[in-house]
Amino acid sequence: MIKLLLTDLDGTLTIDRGTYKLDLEAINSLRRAESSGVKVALVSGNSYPVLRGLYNYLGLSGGIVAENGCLVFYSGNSIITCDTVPRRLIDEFKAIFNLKESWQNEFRKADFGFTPAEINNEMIKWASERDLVVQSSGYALHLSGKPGGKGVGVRKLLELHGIVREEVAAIGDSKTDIEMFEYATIRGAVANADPALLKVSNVTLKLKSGRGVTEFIDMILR
Ligand SMILES: O=C(O)COP(=O)(O)O
Ligand SMILES: [Mg+2]
Repeated sequence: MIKLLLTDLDGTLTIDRGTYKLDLEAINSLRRAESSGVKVALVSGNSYPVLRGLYNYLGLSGGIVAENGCLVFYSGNSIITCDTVPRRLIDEFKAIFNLKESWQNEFRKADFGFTPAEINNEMIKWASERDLVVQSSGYALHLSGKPGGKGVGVRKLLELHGIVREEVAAIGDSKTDIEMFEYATIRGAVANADPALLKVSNVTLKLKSGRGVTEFIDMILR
């Protein structure tokens, strides 16, 4: 029986990929899941303050995995799950690859965002030579300390809940959600998701982004 729904934010709870506008029907569906006893957790590359505000006002109770897996919040406690990145390496990464820092970086502890979001082998090589991890969600580049990635945060969140992957469902839209899917038994990629995520989903959704969330929750609550 599903006790926890893990949902990504950008491109999943929004009306489409590439817009910040939330799909209000999807928000209602999250509320329906919570009132049916399925706790909802936000799992996103966004910073903790952004996600905590949304979490509180949406009335969710399943916890938060912020900073692309590097910060976990659940029942009053927050845990950093990745090594941090020294400011001099953040500046070096930005300068060498001619990137713009996310405005959220001042609120981040271990994972830092940059645009444009395109990732290349030079970046991956540069990061690994410095014991760092770089990933792209398609919306932003994420530079973090080891281990990095949504998987480490989701694993910690399930531990805090005391549940196993058979009790977990997950929905997302990007490559960075692949690691989240490893900890869920029902895995829905929204119809407009990155092909790499569609490949590892086990539920085919017909609808895109937020409409796909409603389709997924209707299925889980049936
Ligand atoms: O912050 C990002 O890179 C995208 O955020 P997401 O993980 O909610 O899609
Ligand atoms: Mg996303």
